[in-house]
Amino acid sequence: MALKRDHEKRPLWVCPDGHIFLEAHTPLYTQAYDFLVAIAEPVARPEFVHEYRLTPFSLYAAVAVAIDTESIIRVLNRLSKVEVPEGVNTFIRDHTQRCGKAKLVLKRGRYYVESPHPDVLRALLKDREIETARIKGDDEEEGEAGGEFIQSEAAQEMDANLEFKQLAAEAEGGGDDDDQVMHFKVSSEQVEAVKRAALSMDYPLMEEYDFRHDVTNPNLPMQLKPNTKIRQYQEKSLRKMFGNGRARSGIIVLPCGAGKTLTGVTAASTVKKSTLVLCTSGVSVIQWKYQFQLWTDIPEKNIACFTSDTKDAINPDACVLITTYSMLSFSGRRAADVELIINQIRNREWGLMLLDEVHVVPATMFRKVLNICNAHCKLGLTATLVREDDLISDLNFLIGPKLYEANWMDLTAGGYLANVQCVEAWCPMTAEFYREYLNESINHRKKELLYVTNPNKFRTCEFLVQYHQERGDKIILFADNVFALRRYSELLGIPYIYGGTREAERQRILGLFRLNTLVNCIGLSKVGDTSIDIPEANVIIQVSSHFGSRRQEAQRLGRILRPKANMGEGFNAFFYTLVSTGTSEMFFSAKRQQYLVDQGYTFKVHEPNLRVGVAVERESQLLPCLVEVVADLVEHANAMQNSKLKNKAAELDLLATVLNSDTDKADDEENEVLERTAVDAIDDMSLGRAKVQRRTGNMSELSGAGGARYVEFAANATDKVIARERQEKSKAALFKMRYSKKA
Ligand SMILES: Nc1ncnc2c1ncn2[C@@H]1O[C@H](COP(=O)(O)OP(=O)(O)OP(=O)(O)O)[C@@H](O)[C@H]1O
Repeated sequence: MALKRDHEKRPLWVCPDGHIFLEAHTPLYTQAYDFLVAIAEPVARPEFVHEYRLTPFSLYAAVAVAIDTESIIRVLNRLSKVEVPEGVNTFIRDHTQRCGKAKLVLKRGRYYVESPHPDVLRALLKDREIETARIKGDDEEEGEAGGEFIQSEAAQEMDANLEFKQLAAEAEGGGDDDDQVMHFKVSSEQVEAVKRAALSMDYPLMEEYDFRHDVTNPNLPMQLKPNTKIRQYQEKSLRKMFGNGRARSGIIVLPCGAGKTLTGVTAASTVKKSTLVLCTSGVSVIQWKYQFQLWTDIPEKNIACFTSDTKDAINPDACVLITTYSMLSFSGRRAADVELIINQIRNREWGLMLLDEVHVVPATMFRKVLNICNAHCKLGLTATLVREDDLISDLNFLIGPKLYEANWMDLTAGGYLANVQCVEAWCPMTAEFYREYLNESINHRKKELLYVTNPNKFRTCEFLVQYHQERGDKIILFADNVFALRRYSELLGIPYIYGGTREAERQRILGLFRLNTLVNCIGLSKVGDTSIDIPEANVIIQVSSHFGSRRQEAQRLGRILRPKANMGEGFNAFFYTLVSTGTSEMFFSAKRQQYLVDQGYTFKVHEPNLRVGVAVERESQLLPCLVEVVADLVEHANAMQNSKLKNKAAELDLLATVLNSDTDKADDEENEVLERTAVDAIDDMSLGRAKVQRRTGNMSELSGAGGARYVEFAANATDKVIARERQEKSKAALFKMRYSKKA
C-alpha cells in the first residue's frame, strides 16, 4: 500500500480486508473518530492506535444516520494515509447501495413508505404484497421539520470547529434528499408484511418518527430544567438520533456512569410524547423516576411507575411510564390489577420507548415486550454491547442500528469517568486446598468454592481492605458465590447484600456505606452488578465472579467509574481481581477482561514471584505507595499479623467448612430471590452452563469486541469461518436470513 505524500497529516490506515487503524495522537483524531464510529465497528481502542472494522451492519448503521455511500468513500479516502483499496470501496457500495433508500414513517397515525428516489418506490410497488398493502388516493405532501435540537454549550463549541463542520457536512450529505421526498401510504395492519417484502427486495425500511407533526398523540408537558446541561458526548449521540428533525430508532452505547439516563431523559423531552421506559430491575425504575424529576419539570401526575411493589395510576393523556422488562413479558397468570395496567399499555400509542441495559434482554423477551407496546420510536441504551451468546445481532433488527458509541478512554481523559487502575493479583492455592481441588470426586461447584476461598486469596483481600481503609477509600467486595460472600464478610466483619437481603436492610447498609465513615467496606453478590448507585465507592475487590462474563466485568467496573473528587491526579479508583493460580479461574479471568482491554484498560498482572507486572507502562502513574504495595501484594498479605486466617489450623478449619458446606442451598437461595431476568439467562449461556450451541463470529462482528482472543478454543478456525461466511453471504442473503428468521 503506497503512502500518500502528505500521509503524516492523515490519521487512518485503511487495509484491504476492511480493517481501519486510527492513530489516536493526531490532530484530526476527534473528527476521524466521529466519522469512524459512525461507519465501522470498534474492535480495540487501546491508548495509541485504535482498530475498527467495516461490517455490513456498521454500514447499515451509517446509512441509517443519513451518511450516503459516496460520502463514506470520499471522507474515508480523505482521512486515509493510503489510497483506499478498490475492494473496500466495492464493499462499501455493495452494502450501502440499497440501505436507507426507503423509510417507514408513522405520521399522524398513518404509515408511509418514503423515499427521495421514485424508482425505488416504483420497484417496491412491483411487489404484490406491498401493492396490496398500499392505500391509494393520498397525495398529501409533507414539509420537512427544521431539525431544531437542544444545543448544549459543548455542542456549540464543537460547531465552532470548522474542520469538523466541513467533514460532517460531507459525511452527512444525504440529508438534502429529504427535500424531494415521495411516499405512498400503507395499511397499518400490513406493516409487518410490507417490511418483510421490502427486505426480501434488499430495501430494509428504516424506521423514523416524525414526532413534530404527530397531532394524534397529546404532547407531554415536560422540559429540561434550565440548569440541565447535557455533555458533549451525550449531545453527539442524540444528534445521531434526531439528525433530521425526526426520531430514529437505534442504540446508543455509553460507558457505565457516563449518564445514559440523562441521555434517555433528554430524548424523551425532545420527543415530548408518551414515553415508556423499560428497566432490568425495580431499583432501576426508582432511579429513572428520580432522574426524570431531577433533570426535567415533569409534573408528578404525568409520571408513573409499574413494578411488583408500585402500581401508580397511568395518566390517560401524555405520560412517562417506567417499568421492568419482566413486568411486561411475564407470561403466567397475572393479578387483575396488573392485567388492567398491561391493557392500558397495550391500548395506547407510545411516542418513545426507552430500553435500558438493552444488551441483557433476550430476543424472546423483547419480542413479547414489542408485541405488547406500540411505540413509534425505540431507543436502546447500553454500556456494553456485548453478550456471551450470539444474539446481539437481533438488536439491530428489533430496535435499530447502533447510532453512537463513546470511547471510554476519551471520557476518562475528559474527566467524565474516574481513572481506574486495574490489577489482577495471582494468588497461589495452598497445598491442602489444591489437593482437594484436584480431587476428581469433588463436583465443580465445590471446586469453584475452593478456589474462591483459597486462604492466600483471602489474606490478599484482607490486606487490600485494610490498606485501602487506611487511605480512607470506600471498598466494594464482589463475590458471586453467596457462601463465599458470607464467609469473607463474616471474617472481615463487614455488612453484605445478596439476593436474599430485604429492601429495608439493603437501603440501611447502602446508607451506612455512603454516610458513615466507620463503614467503608461492603460485600455484594451479583445483585450489585447493576442498579446500585454508590458514587462514593472507589475500590473494587473481586474474589468470585460469573465464569467468563465480559458484561459482568464491565458493569462491575462501572460501579467505581463515577468521577471522583481528586480528578487529574492519576489513578483515583482501583479494580482488583483476585485469581487463584492453577485453577480454571485463570482462564475465565482472561476472558472476562477482554472487553475492558478492548476499551483501552490495562490490567496490571501481579504474580507473587514476578515483581514487575506485564503491563508496566502505567507504573509511573501509580500512586507511589501503591507501587510498593502492588509489587509485594501476596507477600504483604501473608506477613499480616492480625489476619483472621493466621495459622494452618484456621486454614484447615475453613477447608472443612467448605467441604461440608451445602453450596447448592446457598446458590439456590440467591437464585430464588434474584428475579431471573435476562441477565441470568444470558450468563448461563456464557460458560459452564451453556444450553445452546455456540456459533462462531456473529457477535464479535457486531459488538466490536470480536478479537480472536475472545472466541473460545479455536480462534484461527473461527476467523477463517467468518471470512468464508462473509464471502459466501451476499448482503441480501444476510438481511433475508436475519429478518425472515425473526419475522
Ligand atoms: N450532563 C450531566 N451533567 C451532570 N451530571 C450528569 C450528567 N450526565 C450524567 N450525570 C450524572 O452522572 C451519574 C451517572 O449517570 P447515570 O446513572 O445515568 O449513568 P449510567 O450511564 O446509567 O451508569 P450505569 O450504567 O452505571 O447505570 C449520575 O449521578 C448523573 O446524575
